[in-house]
Amino acid sequence: MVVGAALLDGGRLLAARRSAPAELAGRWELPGGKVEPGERPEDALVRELREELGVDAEPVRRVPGEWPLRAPYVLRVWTTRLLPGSRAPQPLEDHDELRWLTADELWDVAWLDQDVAAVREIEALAVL
Ligand SMILES: Nc1nc2c([nH]c(=O)n2[C@H]2C[C@H](O)[C@@H](COP(=O)(O)OP(=O)(O)OP(=O)(O)O)O2)c(=O)[nH]1
Repeated sequence: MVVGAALLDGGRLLAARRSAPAELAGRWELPGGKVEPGERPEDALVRELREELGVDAEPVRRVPGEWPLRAPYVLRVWTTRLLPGSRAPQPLEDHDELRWLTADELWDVAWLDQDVAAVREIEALAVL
Protein backbone atom coordinates (compact mmCIF):
# COMPACT_ATOMS: atom_id res chain seq x y z
CA MET A 1 0.00 0.00 0.00
CA VAL A 2 1.05 3.57 -0.69
CA VAL A 3 -0.16 6.25 1.73
CA GLY A 4 -0.60 9.84 0.64
CA ALA A 5 -1.19 12.96 2.69
CA ALA A 6 -3.72 15.64 1.88
CA LEU A 7 -1.67 18.01 4.02
CA LEU A 8 -3.86 21.00 4.82
CA ASP A 9 -2.84 24.29 6.35
CA GLY A 10 -4.75 27.56 6.33
CA GLY A 11 -7.23 26.21 3.78
CA ARG A 12 -4.56 25.14 1.31
CA LEU A 13 -3.35 21.73 0.10
CA LEU A 14 0.32 20.85 -0.30
CA ALA A 15 1.31 19.48 -3.71
CA ALA A 16 4.80 18.06 -4.27
CA ARG A 17 6.60 17.76 -7.61
CA ARG A 18 8.44 14.46 -8.06
CA SER A 19 12.09 14.58 -9.04
CA ALA A 20 12.42 10.82 -9.74
CA PRO A 21 12.02 8.29 -11.30
CA ALA A 22 12.19 9.66 -14.85
CA GLU A 23 8.69 8.50 -15.80
CA LEU A 24 7.11 10.40 -12.86
CA ALA A 25 9.52 13.36 -12.64
CA GLY A 26 7.90 16.75 -13.12
CA ARG A 27 4.42 15.53 -12.18
CA TRP A 28 2.73 16.49 -8.92
CA GLU A 29 1.60 14.16 -6.16
CA LEU A 30 0.54 13.95 -2.57
CA PRO A 31 3.57 13.44 -0.33
CA GLY A 32 3.81 9.95 1.18
CA GLY A 33 5.18 6.57 0.24
CA LYS A 34 5.10 2.84 0.73
CA VAL A 35 3.94 1.24 3.97
CA GLU A 36 6.62 -1.09 5.36
CA PRO A 37 5.79 -4.65 6.46
CA GLY A 38 4.09 -4.60 9.88
CA GLU A 39 3.74 -0.82 9.87
CA ARG A 40 0.36 0.90 10.46
CA PRO A 41 -0.57 3.07 7.47
CA GLU A 42 -0.98 6.16 9.65
CA ASP A 43 2.48 5.59 11.14
CA ALA A 44 3.93 5.20 7.66
CA LEU A 45 2.38 8.51 6.69
CA VAL A 46 3.91 10.33 9.67
CA ARG A 47 7.32 8.73 8.93
CA GLU A 48 7.22 9.59 5.23
CA LEU A 49 6.28 13.20 5.90
CA ARG A 50 9.14 13.54 8.36
CA GLU A 51 11.62 12.01 5.88
CA GLU A 52 10.41 13.78 2.75
CA LEU A 53 9.37 17.16 4.10
CA GLY A 54 11.00 17.47 7.54
CA VAL A 55 7.65 18.10 9.23
CA ASP A 56 5.79 16.79 12.28
CA ALA A 57 2.28 15.96 11.13
CA GLU A 58 -0.72 13.90 12.13
CA PRO A 59 -3.34 12.12 10.06
CA VAL A 60 -6.83 13.49 10.75
CA ARG A 61 -9.31 11.59 8.61
CA ARG A 62 -9.26 8.99 5.85
CA VAL A 63 -10.33 10.28 2.47
CA PRO A 64 -12.91 7.77 1.21
CA GLY A 65 -11.75 5.51 -1.59
CA GLU A 66 -8.57 3.81 -2.80
CA TRP A 67 -6.90 4.17 -6.14
CA PRO A 68 -4.87 1.58 -8.08
CA LEU A 69 -1.21 2.36 -8.78
CA ARG A 70 1.35 0.17 -10.47
CA ALA A 71 0.50 -3.37 -9.27
CA PRO A 72 0.42 -4.44 -6.49
CA TYR A 73 0.11 -0.99 -4.97
CA VAL A 74 -2.99 1.01 -4.12
CA LEU A 75 -3.10 4.60 -2.89
CA ARG A 76 -4.97 5.53 0.28
CA VAL A 77 -5.13 9.13 1.46
CA TRP A 78 -5.61 10.87 4.79
CA THR A 79 -6.25 14.52 5.45
CA THR A 80 -3.30 15.54 7.57
CA ARG A 81 -2.32 18.58 9.61
CA LEU A 82 0.97 20.01 10.77
CA LEU A 83 1.50 19.77 14.52
CA PRO A 84 2.07 23.00 16.43
CA GLY A 85 5.74 23.92 16.26
CA SER A 86 6.42 21.84 13.15
CA ARG A 87 8.90 23.22 10.66
CA ALA A 88 7.50 24.31 7.32
CA PRO A 89 7.69 21.60 4.62
CA GLN A 90 10.91 21.46 2.60
CA PRO A 91 11.58 19.30 -0.49
CA LEU A 92 14.20 17.11 1.22
CA GLU A 93 13.68 13.86 -0.69
CA ASP A 94 11.87 12.74 -3.84
CA HIS A 95 10.61 16.26 -4.68
CA ASP A 96 12.11 19.38 -6.21
CA GLU A 97 9.25 21.81 -5.62
CA LEU A 98 6.34 22.24 -3.23
CA ARG A 99 3.23 24.37 -3.66
CA TRP A 100 0.41 25.24 -1.30
CA LEU A 101 -2.74 25.27 -3.44
CA THR A 102 -5.99 27.08 -2.70
CA ALA A 103 -9.26 25.58 -3.93
CA ASP A 104 -9.01 27.83 -6.99
CA GLU A 105 -5.51 26.58 -7.79
CA LEU A 106 -6.14 22.88 -7.24
CA TRP A 107 -5.97 21.99 -10.94
CA ASP A 108 -3.11 24.36 -11.84
CA VAL A 109 -0.50 21.61 -11.38
CA ALA A 110 0.00 18.49 -13.51
CA TRP A 111 -1.02 15.80 -11.04
CA LEU A 112 0.07 12.23 -11.70
CA ASP A 113 -2.69 10.59 -13.75
CA GLN A 114 -3.33 8.07 -10.97
CA ASP A 115 -3.75 10.88 -8.40
CA VAL A 116 -6.47 12.81 -10.22
CA ALA A 117 -9.33 10.77 -8.75
CA ALA A 118 -7.87 11.16 -5.24
CA VAL A 119 -7.57 14.94 -5.66
CA ARG A 120 -11.19 15.08 -6.86
CA GLU A 121 -12.21 13.28 -3.69
CA ILE A 122 -10.22 15.74 -1.56
CA GLU A 123 -11.93 18.58 -3.42
CA ALA A 124 -15.31 17.02 -2.64
CA LEU A 125 -14.57 17.13 1.09
CA ALA A 126 -14.71 20.93 0.80
CA VAL A 127 -11.87 21.36 3.30
CA LEU A 128 -10.04 23.90 1.11
N1 LIG B 1 4.05 9.29 -2.42
C1 LIG B 1 3.24 9.12 -3.45
N2 LIG B 1 3.51 8.13 -4.32
C2 LIG B 1 2.68 7.99 -5.35
C3 LIG B 1 1.55 8.81 -5.53
N3 LIG B 1 0.94 8.44 -6.67
C4 LIG B 1 1.66 7.43 -7.19
O1 LIG B 1 1.45 6.81 -8.23
N4 LIG B 1 2.73 7.13 -6.38
C5 LIG B 1 3.70 6.07 -6.62
C6 LIG B 1 5.09 6.56 -6.87
C7 LIG B 1 5.95 5.46 -6.29
O2 LIG B 1 6.10 4.44 -7.28
C8 LIG B 1 5.11 4.89 -5.17
C9 LIG B 1 5.45 5.48 -3.82
O3 LIG B 1 6.73 5.19 -3.52
P1 LIG B 1 7.78 6.29 -3.05
O4 LIG B 1 8.99 6.11 -3.87
O5 LIG B 1 7.18 7.66 -3.02
O6 LIG B 1 7.89 5.86 -1.57
P2 LIG B 1 9.06 5.22 -0.73
O7 LIG B 1 9.92 6.35 -0.29
O8 LIG B 1 8.40 4.38 0.30
O9 LIG B 1 9.74 4.32 -1.86
P3 LIG B 1 11.04 3.39 -1.92
O10 LIG B 1 12.19 4.35 -2.03
O11 LIG B 1 11.01 2.55 -0.69
O12 LIG B 1 10.80 2.63 -3.19
O13 LIG B 1 3.75 5.25 -5.46
C10 LIG B 1 1.28 9.83 -4.59
O14 LIG B 1 0.33 10.60 -4.67
N5 LIG B 1 2.15 9.94 -3.55
